[in-house]
Amino acid sequence: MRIDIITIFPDYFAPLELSLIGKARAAGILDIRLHDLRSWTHDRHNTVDDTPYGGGPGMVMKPEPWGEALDAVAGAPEPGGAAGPGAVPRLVVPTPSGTPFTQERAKRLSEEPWLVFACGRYEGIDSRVAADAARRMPVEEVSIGDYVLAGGESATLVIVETVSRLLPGVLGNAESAVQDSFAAGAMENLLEGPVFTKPARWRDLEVPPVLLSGDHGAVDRWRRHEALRKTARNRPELLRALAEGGMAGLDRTD
Ligand SMILES: OB(O)c1ccc2cc[nH]c2c1
Repeated sequence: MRIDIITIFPDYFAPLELSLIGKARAAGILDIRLHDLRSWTHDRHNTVDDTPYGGGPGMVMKPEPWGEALDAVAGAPEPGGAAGPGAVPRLVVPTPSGTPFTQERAKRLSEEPWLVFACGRYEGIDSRVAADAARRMPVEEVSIGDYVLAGGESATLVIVETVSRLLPGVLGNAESAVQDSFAAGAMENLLEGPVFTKPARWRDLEVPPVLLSGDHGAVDRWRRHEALRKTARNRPELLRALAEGGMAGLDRTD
């Protein structure tokens, strides 16, 4: 997968050099490219923002730099690149006014060959930028939650990490993704229950004996029960979705 990130703060993405994503980039599984939006400005101050039409507080990101940046970045991919010949990227625009980012959406995005992220700042990006981009590529406005960050960079880090860990070869144990909270299948609409490792007793706290029993069926049933308890306590509305799904998740042990 190729991922392009357009931002006025490229250094914000230093964490993408680390850990699983850093290893995946080194292995060629991920081709992540950072682009400074100011590279597409032409004035001496590298201006990327201006006052909003209609008045109001703050500044809005100007359309011209974004238009030129997306033309340059999201145009025809180079021959032999990760995106493949003739590929068209999906433009992802993090914004509080977007549609919710979920594990299911992460899975769908992980199946795309090429994603371009537009990281807004200030009061956001001139709305014509997404409208113009939509003439030549799919555009998704994505919200990572009902709160407001100072810009799209943190949201892009969240989305890139969530999507990247689902790519084949990124997680050491592909099974981990299957057991994640919210993962499609047995964990859909369920939160992951408690996890334990050695020692079996720590500060007079014991690991639940079933986990030491070697009875895999009993362990699976215990884990499902604990997932249901955690979900009922922390996210009861998810149980309603589980019930509406015909209780399919309750009797699954896969
Ligand atoms: O909360 B967010 O996901 C978010 C995304 C983009 C911008 C741009 C300016 N503030 C933002 C907030």
